[in-house]
Amino acid sequence: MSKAPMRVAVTGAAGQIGYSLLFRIASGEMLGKDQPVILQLLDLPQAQQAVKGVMMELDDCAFPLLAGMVATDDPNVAFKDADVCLLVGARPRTKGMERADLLTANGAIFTVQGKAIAENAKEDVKVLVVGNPCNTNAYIAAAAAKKVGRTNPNNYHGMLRLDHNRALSQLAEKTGRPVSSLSKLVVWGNHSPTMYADYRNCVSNGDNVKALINDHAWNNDVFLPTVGKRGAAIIEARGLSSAASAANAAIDHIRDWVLGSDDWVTMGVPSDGSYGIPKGIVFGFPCECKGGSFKIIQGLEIDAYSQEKIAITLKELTDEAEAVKDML
Ligand SMILES: NC(=O)C1=CN([C@@H]2O[C@H](COP(=O)(O)OP(=O)(O)OC[C@H]3O[C@@H](n4cnc5c(N)ncnc54)[C@H](O)[C@@H]3O)[C@@H](O)[C@H]2O)C=CC1
Ligand SMILES: O=C([O-])CC(=O)C(=O)O
Repeated sequence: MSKAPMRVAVTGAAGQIGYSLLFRIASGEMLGKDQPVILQLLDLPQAQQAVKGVMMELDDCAFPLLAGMVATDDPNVAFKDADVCLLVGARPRTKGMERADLLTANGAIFTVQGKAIAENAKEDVKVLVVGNPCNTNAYIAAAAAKKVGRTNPNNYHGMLRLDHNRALSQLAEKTGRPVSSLSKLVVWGNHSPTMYADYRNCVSNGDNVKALINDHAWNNDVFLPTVGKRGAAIIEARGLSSAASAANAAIDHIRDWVLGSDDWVTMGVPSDGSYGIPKGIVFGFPCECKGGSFKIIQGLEIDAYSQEKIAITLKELTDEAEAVKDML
């Protein structure tokens, strides 16, 4: 007998990330090749016509796993009984803007949507915020959800997986090892240039990657800036912010959370106080996923250099939390 469909709400469905994301969800790449899905698509009233066009294309793919679609501009409808919510809809950054500039412009969206999710979605809903600044938007949504009290605020995540994947690619290129051989990478902190991609524990076929590279100057002056500023480099090159790679990262994050992962994965999750990060701050941590839940990996040694890097990205996040405190 086939499985009951899972309901996946996607906001910003008419946008460029939406266009890369929806077809892959409908083809089973996110929740499994035996898992039917119902797509619940939210966008602004002026984008409804474009959402209809995307739905026509989804129809034209005749995906066997696509069990239904809903288009709406009402968050209460979009999040009704949702198992998974992908909060993509927000204003993207354009040339010359830092992600922090989006804080107030986009923050307001997430108080409304966090509340609507908590009131309408399944109690064990899994929420991933992609719209920037995604850590603090997830923090705002989790705070709004906490007030309602039905859903688990720890299930409101920010997307650090794109940074994780970017770092993996850079390490594969530097070491000449395939991406598939690399494991135990983590990106700590904020999805911003302050993030700290940490390969001290990373291994490739039994070899420690830090020892293989053995180049502190490359780490500090090339690797970290390349990964941290990759979003801006894509905007510079494409004239638009990253979309297909962002959609791919969202699929990776949810797939691993729902179906489990053999390797460490970086997830932006509300801190439980681990590694001295204040409770509630949505921070990139090394996580493992099993049976539909995630756990922060404990006990990693933090050396002085890492401590300094983590403090910088934490400061940015606590400043963002301070800047939005009136929205909570
Ligand atoms: N966390 C990450 O790694 C990444 C995050 N992003 C962020 O993702 C977001 C979306 O990017 P794109 O798809 O390129 O933007 P886009 O401008 O192509 O699409 C955004 C869509 O969101 C819709 N929207 C705006 N406000 C909304 C609301 N209140 N409710 C529902 N829909 C709403 C717009 O009508 C539009 O259709 C941006 O904030 C961008 O900065 C982009 C890349 C990576
Ligand atoms: O840089 C941006 O504005 C889009 C983004 O988050 C990324 O590509 O990492």
